[in-house]
Amino acid sequence: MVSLIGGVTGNHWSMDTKPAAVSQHKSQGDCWMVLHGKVYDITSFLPKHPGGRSLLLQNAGQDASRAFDSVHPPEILEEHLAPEHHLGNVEPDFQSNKPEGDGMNGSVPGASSSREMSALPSLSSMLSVAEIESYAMQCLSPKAISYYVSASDDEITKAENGRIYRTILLRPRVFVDCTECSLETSVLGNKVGLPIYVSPAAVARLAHPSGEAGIAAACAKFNALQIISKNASMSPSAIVRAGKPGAVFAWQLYILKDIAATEKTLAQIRQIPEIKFIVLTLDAPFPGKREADERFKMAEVAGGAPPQTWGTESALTWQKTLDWLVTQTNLPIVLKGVQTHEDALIATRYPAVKGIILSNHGGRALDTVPPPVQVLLEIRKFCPEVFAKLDILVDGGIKRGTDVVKALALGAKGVGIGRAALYGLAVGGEKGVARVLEILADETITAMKLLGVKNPKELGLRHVSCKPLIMCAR
Ligand SMILES: Cc1cc2nc3c(=O)[nH]c(=O)nc-3n(C[C@H](O)[C@H](O)[C@H](O)COP(=O)(O)O)c2cc1C
Repeated sequence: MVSLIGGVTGNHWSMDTKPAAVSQHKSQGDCWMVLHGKVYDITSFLPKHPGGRSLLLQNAGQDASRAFDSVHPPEILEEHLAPEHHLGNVEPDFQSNKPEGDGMNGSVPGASSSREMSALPSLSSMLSVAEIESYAMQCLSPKAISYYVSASDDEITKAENGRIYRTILLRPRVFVDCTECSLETSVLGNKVGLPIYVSPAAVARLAHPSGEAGIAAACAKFNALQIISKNASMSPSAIVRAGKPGAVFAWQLYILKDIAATEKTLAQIRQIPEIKFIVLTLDAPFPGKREADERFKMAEVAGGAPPQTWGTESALTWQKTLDWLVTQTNLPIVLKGVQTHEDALIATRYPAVKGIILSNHGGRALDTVPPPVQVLLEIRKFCPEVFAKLDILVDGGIKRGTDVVKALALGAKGVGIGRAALYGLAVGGEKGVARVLEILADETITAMKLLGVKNPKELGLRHVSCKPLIMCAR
């Protein structure tokens, strides 16, 4: 990061006030930063930054646009900084560290570079999600690897999410004409081309400069649903623009302690008709203990990173929160991070809630919780009426078409991929994500044909054998 020494112009200085150089304001008690040609006083925001104040102080007194762009959309400034924090604008030649390109192809600190990507074999020669993951490890930065791959504590839940699919066996039927087989289905009444969707995942631009827009463009090719993260590194409107035509979106919400900021964002979402439902994430009221990520941050911030501020509201409750949310949106609500059959049943009592996502955040929240598939089995056993009332989606550990087929056979309407999409993005931007979706779609259709099933809606309990799981759900 280059230190800035130019002058400042803007509304907040009178003509006879000689502005001090931005680079002089870089302490905890007096902190300025240049972002996209504008100078901000971020002193009061330092203790509120979810990534910790040290990361901001590292970039204090400088043009931090590139570092900022790799993790945040520009709109987030308005969400968190009042107009009076904008001190003025820098002279054009002052922006020594502005972002390159149009954001789709420009370089982003920490993202895979085109040089690293060109050293990889062709995407068409990558045959499985696991193979794409291994190539992603070659081209992602250490920062991105520690953030994307990590899970909480001993990563038991993360491992179990994938392992459980290996314990479920399939039951193919013979003499079924499956010449014609389709993956089309619907999620909350929205027609989609695949029963596979991309789960919300923060800061996709760490994987590739095209970020969430690259994911959107890939999803559009398959008419697949993309759930946009509240912590996306691009604005929801920019992501949605990249998906046209034919793309279906949902938007994931974290309710922040700063409720006014949350309401402001929800108002922006109301202006985007392509967003068909709101996904409220509930499994992370506090951050999980992801040691790989913490270790990286300790190395990045000299002297060790202080504990993070977690901006997410931890005082959410069924009635109060859902009563508030329906005043902010007319869209259907989906609750993400449901981890017990009891909560699945309670969700059916709230008319605005039209779906749930059984998820443990890819093992990134509480460790040693059961995989979503086991919760699906609990629901089948203890409150099967939930299936008739809500669309149930699941995510976590999906790497094969047979995993998709098993989750659908157990009652899921759709199956989300989190890391797999990020790894695809790392190895090939939009084309890499499209390759991940293509592999999973082809594998799913192959599995369905071999099972004797013509479309996702035909899949049912009779297609799986999972006695041991049903025992453990008792
Ligand atoms: C790097 C990363 C960032 C994530 N960010 C979010 C997020 O912002 N909001 C959210 O609801 N879930 C988030 N998740 C969880 C995913 O939506 C999803 O539940 C999980 O990745 C599924 O597991 P999988 O990675 O094994 O497919 C994130 C997951 C990862 C790996």
